[in-house]
Amino acid sequence: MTLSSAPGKVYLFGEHAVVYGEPAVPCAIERRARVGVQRRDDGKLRVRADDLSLDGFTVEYDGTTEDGPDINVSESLVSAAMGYVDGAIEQVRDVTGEDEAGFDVTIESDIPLGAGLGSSAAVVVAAIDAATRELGVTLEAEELAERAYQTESHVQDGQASRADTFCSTTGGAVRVEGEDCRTLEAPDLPIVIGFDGGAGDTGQLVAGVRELRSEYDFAADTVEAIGDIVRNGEDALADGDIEEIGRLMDFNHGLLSALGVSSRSLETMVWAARDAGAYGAKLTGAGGGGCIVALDPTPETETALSFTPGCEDAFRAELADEGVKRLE
Ligand SMILES: Nc1ncnc2c1ncn2[C@@H]1O[C@H](COP(=O)(O)OP(=O)(O)OP(=O)(O)O)[C@@H](O)[C@H]1O
Ligand SMILES: C[C@@](O)(CCO)CC(=O)[O-]
Ligand SMILES: [Mg+2]
Repeated sequence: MTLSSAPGKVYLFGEHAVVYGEPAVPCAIERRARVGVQRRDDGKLRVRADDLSLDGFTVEYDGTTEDGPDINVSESLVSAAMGYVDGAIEQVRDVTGEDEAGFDVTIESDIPLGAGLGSSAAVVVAAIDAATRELGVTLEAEELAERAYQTESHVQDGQASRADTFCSTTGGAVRVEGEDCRTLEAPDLPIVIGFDGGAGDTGQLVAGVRELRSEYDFAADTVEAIGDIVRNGEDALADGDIEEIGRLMDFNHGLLSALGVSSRSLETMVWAARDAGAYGAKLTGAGGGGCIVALDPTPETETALSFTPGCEDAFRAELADEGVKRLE
């Protein structure tokens, strides 16, 4: 068995706009997906993902046939899980040249699904890394990130950025603009996360912004304005100016809200954090529901969020310096 883990992330600035070539700054956090992979001789792919439903489920199918998995759990659950894992294994077969390789894949994750903390990227990065190593191939970070990006892009109908997958591969704070991906020096940030227990559909939310952007010039301008916020945010990060970082996060949230990717519970949590004295607060990731990220070195924001109706969980997150980890 070969085991790899990869971290989730929060966006300080720039989600959605990054899909259209603006820069973005995500930061990896110490919440991980762990993927264990064992080669199978029969060419089949068997996936066990306990976090996908209360009871967990197992799918087994012959990846070489058109029939897909033969099991009786809801189809949306299966297609959601299989889209990423299947895509990751396709990349593994392609990069190793082992077209017929089969695997038992086991996924465990501390990252809530579809909540803006990059669970999909973490699962894909860890899966590609573990499965290639299981076949005796260790990918360089650059190749791993690129293969993971190809997988996400495929599932998101070609509308994805390299931000989540690069960040999950390398860890730390990163800056992504189109194909240009680099690591940033970042101060130690007092990150607090609020989670409403819900999720948003990344593909659908990205498609919504795309439509607005083509319908209204001012929506296209809004996307560009997010890019300006990110460029200012990079200076604030370099200066370690946390007040300015917070102010820019607030502004970024307002523009994401204008683009229609916020929700009532995300707004409620953002305002609870601001009222509690956070430097700034915004939704993170695709939105629609899920998580907000706030900056507050005091316990006030976490406490306020834990008493906020609609907030199911509030917790602090440490920056993850390490991206993919090769565990076994
Ligand atoms: N523990 C897991 N086991 C299996 N599949 C998972 C797991 N976690 C995430 N996934 C896959 O990732 C999908 C969620 O990805 P999606 O991009 O919608 O949200 P996210 O990555 O959590 O948030 P965002 O992209 O906004 O940061 C799930 O539907 C599932 O297919
Ligand atoms: C919404 C988005 O910008 C981030 C999702 O975590 C989509 C992407 O970058 O692929
Ligand atoms: Mg995702």
